[in-house]
Amino acid sequence: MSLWTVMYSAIRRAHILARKRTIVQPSYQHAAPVFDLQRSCHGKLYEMAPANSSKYMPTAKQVFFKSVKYDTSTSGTLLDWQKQSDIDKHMSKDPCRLMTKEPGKQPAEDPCEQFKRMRLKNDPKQCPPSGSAAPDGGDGCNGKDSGDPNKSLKLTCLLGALAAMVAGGLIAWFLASTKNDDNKGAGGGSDGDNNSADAKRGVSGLVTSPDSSEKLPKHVPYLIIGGGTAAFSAFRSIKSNDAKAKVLIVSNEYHKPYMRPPLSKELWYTPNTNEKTNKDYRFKQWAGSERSLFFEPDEFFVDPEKLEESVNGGIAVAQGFSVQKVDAQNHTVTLNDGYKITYDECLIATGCAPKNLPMFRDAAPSVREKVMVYRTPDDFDRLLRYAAEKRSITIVGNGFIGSELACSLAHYSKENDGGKIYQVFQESGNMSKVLPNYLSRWTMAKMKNQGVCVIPNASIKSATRDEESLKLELNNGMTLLSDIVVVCVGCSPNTNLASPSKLEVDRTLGGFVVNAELEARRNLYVAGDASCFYDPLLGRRRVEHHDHSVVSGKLAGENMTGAKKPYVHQSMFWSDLGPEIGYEGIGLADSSLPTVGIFALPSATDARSSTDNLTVNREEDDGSKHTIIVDEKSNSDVVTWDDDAHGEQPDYGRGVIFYLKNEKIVGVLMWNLFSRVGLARTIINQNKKYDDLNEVAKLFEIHS
Ligand SMILES: Cc1cc2nc3c(=O)[nH]c(=O)nc-3n(C[C@H](O)[C@H](O)[C@H](O)COP(=O)(O)OP(=O)(O)OC[C@H]3O[C@@H](n4cnc5c(N)ncnc54)[C@H](O)[C@@H]3O)c2cc1C
Repeated sequence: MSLWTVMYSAIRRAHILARKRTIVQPSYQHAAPVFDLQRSCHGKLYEMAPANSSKYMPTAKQVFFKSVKYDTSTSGTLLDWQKQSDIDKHMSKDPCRLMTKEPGKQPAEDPCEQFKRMRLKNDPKQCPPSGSAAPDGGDGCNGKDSGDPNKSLKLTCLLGALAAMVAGGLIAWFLASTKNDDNKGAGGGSDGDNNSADAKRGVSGLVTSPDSSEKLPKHVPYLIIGGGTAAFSAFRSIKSNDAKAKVLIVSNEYHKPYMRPPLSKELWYTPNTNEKTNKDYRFKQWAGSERSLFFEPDEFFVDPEKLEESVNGGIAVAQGFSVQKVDAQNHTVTLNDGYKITYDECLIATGCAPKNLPMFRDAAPSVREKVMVYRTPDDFDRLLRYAAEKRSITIVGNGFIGSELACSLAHYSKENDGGKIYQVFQESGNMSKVLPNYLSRWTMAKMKNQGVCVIPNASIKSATRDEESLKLELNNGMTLLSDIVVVCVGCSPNTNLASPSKLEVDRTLGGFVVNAELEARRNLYVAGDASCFYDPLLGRRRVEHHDHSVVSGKLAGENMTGAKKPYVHQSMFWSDLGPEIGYEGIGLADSSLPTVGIFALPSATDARSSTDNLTVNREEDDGSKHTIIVDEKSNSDVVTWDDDAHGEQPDYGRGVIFYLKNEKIVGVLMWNLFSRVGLARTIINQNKKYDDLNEVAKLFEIHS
């Protein structure tokens, strides 16, 4: 295993141990100083009270196993069933509290309306809500005919104004589309027109390194397309098998290789995060130590112009260039400016690019400039600026990045007395593609508890611009005023290269089709998010996770140096949603599969008081089937319950969820349960039917 992989694993492990300690130990405040950061971010729950006050110092048991009761007597949305748990009362105010609809009572005023009113009060230039305001704050508000007799003068003025507006619009369009394409490019997006993106980059002042492709070597033994995690992992692996290897990375980003996970998590929890002073993107790891987002400092890399003559080899990064075509037959890549480089071995590690929604992509420039996607340090900088200015931010999407970011922003906002954080999505709960419905809704309640105003079952019908912000009309009748919208609706593999290079893309999953050795063609490999590989156990797959990019990059690197090994490793993934939720998963964690979730309650007494020991096998509207089991600490019997029938459900504090296909375990999710990935991997690899999943769950020691 390479040094940085070991390092990252150690970091992750430290994080896990720190988290485990914080979560499991009630008296975490006595934890060693190494867990200080853990305390300040994950331990935020406890900051409500002075250090040695017992009044508001809930034990871990109280925090993690307190039952949240949902009122299922009224139907429908989050607003109907989200009632404040005791935890809420102690910890934070409900960010959507004003929207809560008590049975029999009129709903209180929508906070968005309040917000809107405040805005209008503060900004007399804006149109009245019912008026026919021009969305971009133009003449719509004040443009009534004044009855001026000097019509020709007025006409001249009008024409002049019109011409100015058209010219202004064109300039704004040009700038906005430049920004947009930069975003795409920087986000790894090769789905745009690379040539025009490059031309616009030139205009916006981003310079390539080296300044001309002519300065790049004409031939390299190892060439890697893309400068992300898989690329860097491959370099490490090549280097450990071929000590003097000369590796050239061609990246369309303007950064050296870096890791992405802290962008939506740790960076937001690092005190004094300031883009001006933090150009290295240093962040505090959960375990307390500090590091940079970049895998290695600049000095680690060889100047691309000097790679050929470097006696000991090394890695050089050509920044700001994109590869447009690979000629696998002739071992040649062509860059966006037509420059050609030949190689002995080549790896495609182009990752994926965040998707946008058509309604934003096709919107007017004034709207588009208030909409962003999120994948790069530049995106972080931009969002941080908004957050620091206490702006209101709307996240669209309920997946990993959207949910993590919403939590992190809510945390940042709380710490800095910042703006409102909304999360809008069509589904009924957070992370619904991964979490069974009951857990997804539970998680949503926790997110709300952390200060995110979560708006489920909603989509954005229209977005218009007023002077300062975007007015978002939702299909549920709500209106949000937001200073920026962050679209987090998944990403698409960067496969633009495929067609000119005559490489196959998987029609269903996307990504370059590769064999088990990660080869698309001879001497041409694909790793990371962009690869669609054959998993001998679970079939053809494409995985968008850090560990997969590390492991597949490593294997590709080995194979590029002659190993010819198949990819059989089950990679893992993880996510952290604020202080109370962290999980790790492996295999097919797909909520449309039948699941069995086994959760720990701390004692029989707690279980009985909160659940009445009943039922449950659930069948969701989408047809997916989920069994929920509460395993009491006594271990004697297993209790289940029906939350629909009893209007109650327990606190899914900690547990394990098995995902089943043909009755075999194909995926495992460890919920607030860490350091068990190896065990889960072994179970999946056994590829067999288990008669009693409770017995399997016992191996996970969910009570420890
Ligand atoms: C904010 C965020 C948080 C995340 N958190 C987690 C997490 O907690 N856990 C987890 O498991 N995973 C997480 N992920 C996912 C993980 O980071 C990715 O799976 C991983 O980065 C993929 O690595 P990659 O090398 O395949 O692609 P990337 O890291 O995307 O790198 C691909 C590179 O190729 C470049 N490129 C694309 N096309 C071309 C071209 N034609 N020519 C030259 N260069 C090109 C791109 O610009 C990019 O630099 C997160 C992702 C994001 C964005």
